[in-house]
Amino acid sequence: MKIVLAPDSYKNSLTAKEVAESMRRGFEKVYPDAEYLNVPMADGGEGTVQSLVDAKDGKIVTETVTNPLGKPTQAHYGLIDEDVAVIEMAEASGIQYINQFTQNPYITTTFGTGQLMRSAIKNGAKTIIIGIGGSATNDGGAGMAQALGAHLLDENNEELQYGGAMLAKLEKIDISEMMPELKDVKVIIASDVTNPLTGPNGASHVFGPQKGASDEMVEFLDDALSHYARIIKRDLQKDLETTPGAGAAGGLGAGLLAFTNSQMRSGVDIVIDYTGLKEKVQDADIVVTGEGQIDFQTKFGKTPIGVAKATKAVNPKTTVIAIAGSVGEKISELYPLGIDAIFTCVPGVEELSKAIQDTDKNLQQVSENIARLIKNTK
Ligand SMILES: O=C(O)[C@H](O)CO
Repeated sequence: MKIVLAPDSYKNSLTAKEVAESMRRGFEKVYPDAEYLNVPMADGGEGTVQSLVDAKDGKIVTETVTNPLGKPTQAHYGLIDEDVAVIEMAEASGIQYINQFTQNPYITTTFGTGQLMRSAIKNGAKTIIIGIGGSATNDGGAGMAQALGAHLLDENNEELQYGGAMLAKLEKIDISEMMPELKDVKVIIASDVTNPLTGPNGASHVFGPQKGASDEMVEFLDDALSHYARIIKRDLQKDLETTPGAGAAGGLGAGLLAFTNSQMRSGVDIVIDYTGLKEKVQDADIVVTGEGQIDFQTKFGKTPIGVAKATKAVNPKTTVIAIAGSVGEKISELYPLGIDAIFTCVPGVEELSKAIQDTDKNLQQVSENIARLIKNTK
């Protein structure tokens, strides 16, 4: 019997590697002699760096970079397979850096994300996987581009200062001094949303308010991003304003597409490829996946669905089980997509903090019970 444990992390509780280990310990009580394979997973969001580093035995690199408010901070990224870097933009430019007193998308910058990319390239990265979303920024990735050496110039040929509002002053883009190594680097973008750069569904209108933009600021920022897109089209010959995902992370999606050799892909598919999940589940009898919360939204590219689809594609007979900390609405929508059964590991009504604290124990318990049921019905 071969059992593959391929969960995502449980937010604020266990890493994906730890979740896989807890599940495995539960199954081992019933099937001590089975062949087990732990494959920590992620979908491009929080935890992607840690999961890929764990899955590939990579290393974490720490850098001092500029946070969205222009202050120094420590941020991490991963290096795997010698020349592949894994970055979560939120590490350097995420919404956790701002609060109700400091939030101001006119000035917040993605400069720190560009510094992480620069460091990764200096460390030999030829491919950068970058998860984008959860940002404090609305600068269209302008800061990221500047950190990589692009010049964004105003009418006096002066470099633009940080922030989304400054884009209104952009007159010219000069990429002649961007890092020369960049042209040999492939950037794979895992975006958390498919919104366009501008308009009613764009970065400023949909995500600006959560970063502190008032109605007036939203309009100004949206116009500024439109202007930025026009200059990009003229100077870099890339037409990105309506591209799906260009509006992710305050337009960092557009910035990456404009300034780097990049493509957008589903985050979980990227992780499936890099972990070789399909080969690993080919001869599996049972695949166990999971995430802190599972509900109908899981079908929009979250880890459990990615794992289920990948498994059924190579072996339709394999049983795919998902275990969640909490199970929400309309999970029946997930069954036709490849998840055979969904369980929650929380034993009863209790405080969230207690459930989080007991995740390891609870996961072992539910995993053991699932294994018992399988053994009994074989
Ligand atoms: O960062 C943001 O703006 C949102 O997470 C959408 O990408």
